[in-house]
Amino acid sequence: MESSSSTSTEEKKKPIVIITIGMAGAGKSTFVQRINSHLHSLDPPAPPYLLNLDPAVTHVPFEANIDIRDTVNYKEVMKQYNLGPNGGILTALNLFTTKFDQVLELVEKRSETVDYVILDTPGQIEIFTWSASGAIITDAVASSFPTVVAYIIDTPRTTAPATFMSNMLYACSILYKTKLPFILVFNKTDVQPHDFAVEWMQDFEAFQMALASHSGTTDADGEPTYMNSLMNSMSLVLDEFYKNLKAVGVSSMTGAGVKEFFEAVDASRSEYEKEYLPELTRARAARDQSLQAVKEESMTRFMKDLAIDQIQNPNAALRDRWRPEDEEDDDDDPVNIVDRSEEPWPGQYIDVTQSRRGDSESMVWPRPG
Ligand SMILES: Nc1nc2c(ncn2[C@@H]2O[C@H](COP(=O)(O)OP(=O)(O)OP(=O)(O)O)[C@@H](O)[C@H]2O)c(=O)[nH]1
Repeated sequence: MESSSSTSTEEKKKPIVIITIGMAGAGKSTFVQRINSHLHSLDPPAPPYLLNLDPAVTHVPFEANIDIRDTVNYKEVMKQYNLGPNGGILTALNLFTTKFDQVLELVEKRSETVDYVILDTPGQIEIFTWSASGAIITDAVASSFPTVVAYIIDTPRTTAPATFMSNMLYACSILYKTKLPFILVFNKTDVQPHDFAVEWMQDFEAFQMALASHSGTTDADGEPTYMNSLMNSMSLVLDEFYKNLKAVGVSSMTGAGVKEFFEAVDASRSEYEKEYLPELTRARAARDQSLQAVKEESMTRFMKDLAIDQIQNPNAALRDRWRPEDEEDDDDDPVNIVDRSEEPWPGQYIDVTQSRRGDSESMVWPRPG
């Protein structure tokens, strides 16, 4: 693995961003802490840059450089917007995302000294994977840095073929949504080794046999149930999906498999450069082109309307002059995202943080409209 000091003479590679995603309780935070301590234990140590994006977590087992909880108090958000817990978490993430450019700037500032940037996402997986803010954050980091998704799976709870299939379908949907290099991390292998999963992924007949022998897959007449038939067909579809994936078994408890995980991460860098980046460049060029076409069309229409207007109403047209002094300064109030590891610390909090820390002042975030 490459450390920051080994590249002093050549140009330093950009850090690689690891986005950890997984069902509640799969072990995301414990995993992040495990890979964090692995990087600290290297010789020389290569401490990563850590971001906690879960506003509702009560305890984070690692010292995050940027913590969403310093910027948004999700309980206050629930009160102010009259929301339940999930709505509160989602809105907190949305508010934080409006300032994500500041987060990227802080990460950019560290890109000379760190090799890995790690994002821990909210416990409720869909809040990140199926929200606009999750997509914005993912796109923003992936367009600035090599990025890989680490999908954490609770291995002991995935041994039933139906649960395994559901988990794989979910992973598949995230892969096709983000199109980023993707690593399946079978966590908790100290409790349940992940060999069964590897076998099912490599040999769909083995999966079908497991499915057939699992209780509840045949009806009273011994015929396969609807669920069984559905999963049988799905396993054929997923076969293609497995080819695009790397899978590693890890125990965040003991540290087993962490080295293999980083090998998979490092291999993902070239995948990102060869596949994701050209696609991103192509999509950007296409978008710029269509935006330019729309702009040109609007401008032509506007100029035509203006010409007609000037002919119909020459006196008003003479008075209609732009005066820069009438322009209002509509810059948003800055919200300073805090990097906990930067000096001086503490003391750079924004108001919302002060209210989180027990101040009775209420937090006022802009509302739409
Ligand atoms: N035995 C074992 N337990 C683990 C492992 N990784 C995590 N756990 C346990 O699994 C539970 C959930 O771990 P978390 O790290 O809180 O999981 P999470 O995915 O961050 O959970 P959310 O906060 O809901 O997002 C905790 O009790 C951990 O101690 C592991 O590798 N082996």
